[in-house]
Amino acid sequence: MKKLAFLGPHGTNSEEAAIYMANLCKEKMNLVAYNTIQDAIQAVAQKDVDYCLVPVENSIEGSVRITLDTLAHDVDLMIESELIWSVHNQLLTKNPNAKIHTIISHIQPLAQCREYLKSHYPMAKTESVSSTARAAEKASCYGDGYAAIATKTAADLYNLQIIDTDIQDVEDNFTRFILLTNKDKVKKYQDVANMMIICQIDGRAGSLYELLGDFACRKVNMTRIESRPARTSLGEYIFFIEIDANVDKDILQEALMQASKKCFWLKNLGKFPVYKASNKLVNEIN
Ligand SMILES: O=C(O)C(=O)C[C@]1(C(=O)O)C=C[C@@H](O)C=C1
Repeated sequence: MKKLAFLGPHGTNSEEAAIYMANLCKEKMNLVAYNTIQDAIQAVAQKDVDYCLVPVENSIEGSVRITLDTLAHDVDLMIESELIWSVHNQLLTKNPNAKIHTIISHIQPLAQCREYLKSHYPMAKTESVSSTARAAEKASCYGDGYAAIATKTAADLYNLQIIDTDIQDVEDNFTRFILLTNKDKVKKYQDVANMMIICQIDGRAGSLYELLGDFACRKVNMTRIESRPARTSLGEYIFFIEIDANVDKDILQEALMQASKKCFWLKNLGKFPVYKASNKLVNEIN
């Protein structure tokens, strides 16, 4: 049976999304929990597992930097598909009658609920841990006065009560998850919606403009660009570029070839379909 890694322990958003993804793949998969996102990605690179499903971007808080940095610097993996997952943050505690003084969660949900926490628990301390389920586990173990922002599943698993639901600052809260695998295993799809590349260019005036021009002049739509430190020197950056891959494949290939000539290096993470958790291809929905 194939193995799919996710950020654990049991009860994370990642696990719920991984269960959904395993069903989408119509394959029986063994889901394996890892302590960090980095460990889950490395498990694929080291071929301990076949896939991992990791968060890459949230609609409120933006990039999951550890995913981007690991993809750029530490591994050479491909994206097989993407899943857009609706995230519902619940406030959980062991004893609803005790005054809450500490709220524990993963940094992403703590940020997704910043305004709520400021207005409802202005005096409470926040503590960030490796995942929402880990936060629930801790809140359960510490008891009175501790709360966790986590999933409904985590409330059941760690014996906590839900004292408030959907506490994120914006009701619609989506996280994009990507399914990563090794180059020799990646499936090729006909219907692709997205493509991701990572590259480094020189710091000359106009070099980014010229690179983007290779896509613009062919009417290839760039949907996202993000820079992160190149880790070579202060002020040197790498770029994560996402492209609407639903275009003529020869035009896309030509744009990529021309763009790659302008880069020190360019990593192509592939073209892939994007699913919404309603189980439909995004290009079919729109
Ligand atoms: O802690 C979890 O439950 C996770 O699955 C991680 C994670 C993240 O890293 O963004 C995943 C989705 C949500 O945005 C919140 C947290």
